[in-house]
Amino acid sequence: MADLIIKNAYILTMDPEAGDIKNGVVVVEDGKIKEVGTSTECTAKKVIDAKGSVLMPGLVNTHCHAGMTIFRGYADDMQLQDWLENHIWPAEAKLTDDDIYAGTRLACLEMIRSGTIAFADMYIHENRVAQAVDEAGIRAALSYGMIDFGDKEKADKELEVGSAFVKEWNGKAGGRIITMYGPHAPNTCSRDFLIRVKEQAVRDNVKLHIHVLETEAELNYMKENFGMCSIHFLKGIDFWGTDVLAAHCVWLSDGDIKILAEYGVNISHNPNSNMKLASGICPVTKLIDAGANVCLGTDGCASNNNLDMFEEMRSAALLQKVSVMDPTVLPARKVLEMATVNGAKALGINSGMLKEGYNADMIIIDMNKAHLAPVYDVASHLVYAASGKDVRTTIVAGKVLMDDGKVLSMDEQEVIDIAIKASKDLLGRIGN
Ligand SMILES: C[C@H]1O[C@@H](n2cnc3c(O)ncnc32)[C@H](O)[C@@H]1O
Ligand SMILES: [Zn+2]
Repeated sequence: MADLIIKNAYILTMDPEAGDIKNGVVVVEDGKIKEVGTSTECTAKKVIDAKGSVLMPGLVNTHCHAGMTIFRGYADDMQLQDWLENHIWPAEAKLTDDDIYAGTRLACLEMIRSGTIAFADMYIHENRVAQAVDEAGIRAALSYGMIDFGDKEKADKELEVGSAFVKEWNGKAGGRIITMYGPHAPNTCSRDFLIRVKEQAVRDNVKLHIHVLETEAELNYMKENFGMCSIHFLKGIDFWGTDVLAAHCVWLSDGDIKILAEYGVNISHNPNSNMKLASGICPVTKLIDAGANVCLGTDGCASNNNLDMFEEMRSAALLQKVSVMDPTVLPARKVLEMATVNGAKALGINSGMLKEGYNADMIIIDMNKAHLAPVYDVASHLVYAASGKDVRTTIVAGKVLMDDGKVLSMDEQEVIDIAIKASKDLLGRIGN
């Protein structure tokens, strides 16, 4: 007997060979997709009737600082440098590991509710992030965010913590947790340190997650200090490869785009964070045309201020169209690909498509809503009209984490209450 059958769904498989399937069936066994089609001989322990709904691969958030959910609305409407150096970093210095656990649980809850099945994270006290992910049932690629600011002693310590985290958590939670190395950015990490981190990542056979050219200030800093931009600088130290997830990549020249595509770098586009912090616009269309793997992320909750990947899809499409003044660029299907197939590829997980043998990581979207009627094109509605609030069911590794609007893997009210209490205590410690 199978574990789960979902029937009568409009299935957006994201598998180019299968396409969309009307009145489809998906069969799940041992956390994997066993069958995708229009009928099945199987019986299952649980059957979900998805009539009037869309079944699709869950969304992959490729750049997040989940613990920062505790800072939602804490410091808005500021320049990035001022926001980070004068508000966020001083507040982070007062965070306890319990705060980060509370913030990450809240993030997991929000992501499960809004249809995200996996996220890439870079933050501090990452062992508590891992604990929260393990308990919530979501999937994640976690990294300890490392900064050395050119201090050799700090570099040694940071690498030790990052490395211990990789050793402790890689492949844990039944394989739902994978780890990465997370050097913060080329303008906060020294050249020497970046070389050491890359070498360690290669030795440990894990990927790297880094902020790159988010701001013009970083571009200017790199030019002044190294006579070149971050893309050429990282090329010069053999950093680039298919094992790198580079967040933002806003300030790119045409030559930079060629390098990123040539090395198979995964680029996490974060449109809402980039708009809120007025960082600029990532040249997504040019990157895709050059053959780069571009995926989507929310960034942390202090610069977004939510983790809804549906909003990210809509913003990505709209921002690109207006930036190149061409409404034909980044059509809905392409954006869905970025949020599913491309995101899964960036994290190296076997998700992002509904196909036999893939992880049973999927979501059901209720289409019986005023703002989703009538339906001419399902993909259009998912990108331009839907939001995370329309997700009714979220399944990760075959386990139903949210069933018809009810979150099963966590006590929702408790998670919210504890996060609110942690934020109040934190404010007391910060002295605001
Ligand atoms: C891991 C560290 O990264 C910090 N951070 C969060 N958001 C951003 C951003 O948009 N750019 C650069 N750094 C960011 C976070 O506060 C942690 O200190
Ligand atoms: Zn970030």
